[in-house]
Amino acid sequence: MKVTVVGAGNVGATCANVLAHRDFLQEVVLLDIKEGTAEGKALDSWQQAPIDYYSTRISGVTNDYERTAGSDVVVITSGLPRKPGMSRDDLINTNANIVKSVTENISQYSPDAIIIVVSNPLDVMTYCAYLTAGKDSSKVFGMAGILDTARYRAFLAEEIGCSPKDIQAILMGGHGDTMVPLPRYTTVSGIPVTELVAPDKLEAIIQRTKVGGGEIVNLLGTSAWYAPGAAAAQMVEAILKDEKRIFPCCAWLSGQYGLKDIYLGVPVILGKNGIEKIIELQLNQNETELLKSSADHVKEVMDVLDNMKVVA
Ligand SMILES: NC(=O)c1ccc[n+]([C@@H]2O[C@H](COP(=O)([O-])OP(=O)(O)OC[C@H]3O[C@@H](n4cnc5c(N)ncnc54)[C@H](O)[C@@H]3O)[C@@H](O)[C@H]2O)c1
Ligand SMILES: O=C(O)C[C@H](O)C(=O)O
Repeated sequence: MKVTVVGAGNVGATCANVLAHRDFLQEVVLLDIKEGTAEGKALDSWQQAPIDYYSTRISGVTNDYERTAGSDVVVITSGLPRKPGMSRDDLINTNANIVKSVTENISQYSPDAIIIVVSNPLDVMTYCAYLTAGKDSSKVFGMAGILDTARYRAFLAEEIGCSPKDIQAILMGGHGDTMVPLPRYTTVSGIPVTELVAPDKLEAIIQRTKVGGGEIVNLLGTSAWYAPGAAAAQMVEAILKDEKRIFPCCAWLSGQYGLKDIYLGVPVILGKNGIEKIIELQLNQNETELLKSSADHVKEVMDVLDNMKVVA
């Protein structure tokens, strides 16, 4: 099995490195437009193999899409990250053109590949890749929900004083400050989270999760990469091992949750066919309203992309 990661920056290189460590792929190709970057990071990762005991062959190329031919999954991380003071939506002008041209190239050499988009603004860049690739939406989707849910789970584990492994949670909506963490669907080894965390503490954790990306941008001057890279790798693994894992992913909705023609974070089953099912939860009125307002925001940014006419 072969995976290409486009963009050998912070997120892409981390994703490729995590994939190599999982040791279930024959080949990972890292591609970047910047001369030498992908080659250098791939070589460094390959030299880690004898230390960490993996056999996955990881190599890097500068914009040579022929070397990505026949990939089963392609992860798109190419594009600018935001800086302090910016919103993810501010990246649309630059990143739409990058995501479009990358999708055209990977579609030429790996027409059957499943595409996972990571570049921001996530929901709209996934839409951009979908329009460009012209393939079924079950094969083009985005990574954000695993990351956002991981942040929520990490904060909860810290508050409760338990292992993050024991927090199960789901979070929906767009990958922005309107995302919708769902305490009603959050448990700690089967115990409802509301039995372990006081309402004011839970609300503070929800608010911190919504701006979790920005918290890291303010600390680093650029955005996160360890958790995002690992989250994208987890999606690749679920697909190529046909694990049927349930994750929140950015998926194309065609009537689910009363929403259509929009990419939005929802729980899905991931397997060898990509998104094999979108799970429809019975949301209450408040949750439905929050999801609708998140969808309204994503739709506005999708309209910006449509008006830019980047994708004919
Ligand atoms: N979905 C999420 O949850 C999530 C999480 C973290 C970051 N992101 C986004 O992922 C993207 C990458 O973040 P990063 O921190 O890795 O940035 P980075 O600047 O470290 O890396 C981006 C890489 O993309 C490359 N690139 C630019 N144009 C290219 C092209 N046309 N073809 C190939 N490569 C190209 C650059 O040379 C650079 O190496 C950003 O848009 C960021 O906002 C999304
Ligand atoms: O916050 C960002 O801009 C990057 C990413 O979307 C994140 O949530 O870490």
